[in-house]
Amino acid sequence: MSILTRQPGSDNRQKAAEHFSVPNADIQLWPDWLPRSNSDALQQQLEHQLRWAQDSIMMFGKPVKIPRQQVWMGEPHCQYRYSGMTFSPQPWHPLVKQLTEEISDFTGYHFNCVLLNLYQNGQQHMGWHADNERELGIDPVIASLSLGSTRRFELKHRHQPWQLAWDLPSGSLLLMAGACQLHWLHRLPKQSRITQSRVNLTFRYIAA
Ligand SMILES: O=C(O)CCC(=O)C(=O)O
Ligand SMILES: [Fe+2]
Repeated sequence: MSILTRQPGSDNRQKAAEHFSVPNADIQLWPDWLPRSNSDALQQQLEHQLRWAQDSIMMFGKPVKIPRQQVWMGEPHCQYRYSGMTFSPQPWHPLVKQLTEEISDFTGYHFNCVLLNLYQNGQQHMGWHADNERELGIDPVIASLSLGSTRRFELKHRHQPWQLAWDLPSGSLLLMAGACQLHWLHRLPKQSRITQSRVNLTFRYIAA
């Protein structure tokens, strides 16, 4: 039985989803997919046990450090290329593997790799982007689990003046599906007043 995500007598399958009918995207949010005590414990373990790195990406031909730390993890074939860099996956940490299986099971979408991000405080962030790398295929489905301090998550349409935002609490699960990555960009903006850390896991699928 799962040590972290399923408590005796509770089943996170029963939890209510908030379904957003957003043009050109299919977005679902389970604000309390994990109970708070579990998500906080999980954050502590991942923060302390993983090999986090503040990697660099190429910008205008120069390497620039990303404003957060990350770990790329998954099946051995899951090479991941973005912003001019190629990342080979770290082998599964048992908790991350377990979460991947549970989230695949829960959502009905298969995931085999995970990008983990560690934001030490509200200064650390992620800029506008879409998770549309070629290896993710057409209309990739991305599941995003948030642990730790609540941070704002924003979406903006590429061609319309439409913007959406959610505050993602610890233990929330967000699913981006449909043509979301084709038509929308997303980001995690700076929130300077936040002093506590947050770990986020985005579950993805890369075909062998
Ligand atoms: O930290 C977040 O909530 C966003 C992460 C994200 O967009 C990504 O890993 O691609
Ligand atoms: Fe993303």
